[in-house]
Amino acid sequence: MAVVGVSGRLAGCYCLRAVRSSLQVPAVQLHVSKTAMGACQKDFESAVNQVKLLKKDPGNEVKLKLYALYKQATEGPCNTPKPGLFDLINKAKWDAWNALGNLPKETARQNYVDLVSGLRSSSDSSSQVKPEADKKQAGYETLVITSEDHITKIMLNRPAKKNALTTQMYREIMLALEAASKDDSTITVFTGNGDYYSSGNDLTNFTDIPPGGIEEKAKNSAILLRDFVGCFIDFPKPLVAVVNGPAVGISVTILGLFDLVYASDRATFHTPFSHLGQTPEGCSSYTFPKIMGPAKAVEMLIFGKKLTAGEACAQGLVTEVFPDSTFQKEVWTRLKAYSELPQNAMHISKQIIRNHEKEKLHAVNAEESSILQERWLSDECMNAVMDFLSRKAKL
Ligand SMILES: CCCCC/C=C/CC(=O)SCCNC(=O)CCNC(=O)[C@H](O)C(C)(C)COP(=O)(O)OP(=O)(O)OC[C@H]1O[C@@H](n2cnc3c(N)ncnc32)[C@H](O)[C@@H]1OP(=O)(O)O
Repeated sequence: MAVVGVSGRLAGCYCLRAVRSSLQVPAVQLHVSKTAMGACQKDFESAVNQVKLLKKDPGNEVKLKLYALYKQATEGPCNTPKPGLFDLINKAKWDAWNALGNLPKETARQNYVDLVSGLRSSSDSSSQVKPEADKKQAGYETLVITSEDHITKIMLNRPAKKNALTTQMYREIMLALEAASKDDSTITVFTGNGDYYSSGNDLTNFTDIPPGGIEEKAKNSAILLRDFVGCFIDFPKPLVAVVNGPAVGISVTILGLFDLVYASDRATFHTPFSHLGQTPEGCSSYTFPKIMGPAKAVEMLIFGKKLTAGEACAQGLVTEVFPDSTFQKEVWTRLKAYSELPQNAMHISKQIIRNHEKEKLHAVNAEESSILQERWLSDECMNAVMDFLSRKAKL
């Protein structure tokens, strides 16, 4: 919200060049004051110094964030009078600070440190031209993440298991989204490695039972599910799915939270929840009826009708379908062009569109997750999972 307020004014003003030069990082007066106390004081001081050494201008939006977090971390909530309407630069800075409300100083310090750390890694990685293999970000075992042409691509990387989503994968995706929200990319893309986009939840997730038994497992899974879907609800940049092949379960439902869905004509869309004794997630109980109308949503979510890419496009779940033979080329050409559009305008537009729905989406997500927690303990669900594991059943 804070960023929307500030950037909206920045984007709307005609003195952008003046704003830009006034917000040069050193001019933001990043001196550590004695009021910035607490556990991460050292990290904070070091982050303040690192900002001065950034090799790349992080852009106005980020500089305003840095300014606001610095002021909040050192002085607390905004305590100066609002600048006049035509004092555009100081007003943008004041707005940024004021928008942080009562954010505690410690949180502001931590957020500042996190923001700088994200800037450093993206600045380091973009400061030299790297060979293709080196563009891959380290630290992920189940995903391949690359950043190029202002696009961060998150590729599910378990092709031998049809990119079924393990617990580790849910966690890595959340981390990847968090990092992508802070990097200098303009759009973020999801895709799958191999012939599948994703076969949905890895059904062997249900076999790893903790000491607290299946109730604890169901509870932990519901929390993980809620947090996972929450990251998509809150993701601030345009999010694009490049659906390279069949998609099943949660990899389909979550598409309702994406901004663009491009599909190969080989892709299919399948949500066999009733077959698995389960119920919809990913906010699909709300987004699907809105996108395709209640009748078509029921066919998918209750009766498990599998859609072709063409059908999914006709029903509004997919933005556009491409022939598989030219899919990658056409889609990436399109996305590269989109990624050159002004970043702030795109992000603010996304926020405006999403903000109308955010509260509702979080409420739906919480409800779906809690219903699933019970479903996972039902005989219907356990039998379906056992059938799959004993290879009696396949979709
Ligand atoms: C934190 C918890 C959140 C929970 C959120 C809930 C989400 C709900 C859902 O997502 S429901 C959807 C669940 N998915 C499925 O039911 C799909 C099950 N898989 C299949 O039916 C088939 O594998 C297939 C149709 C996707 C593909 O069939 P195909 O014959 O082409 O390939 P294989 O079956 O031989 O698959 C290759 C190997 O991959 C393993 N695998 C595929 N999908 C999954 C999966 N979802 N879970 C676990 N394992 C999967 C498959 O077992 C093969 O492994 P193997 O080579 O070792 O035999």
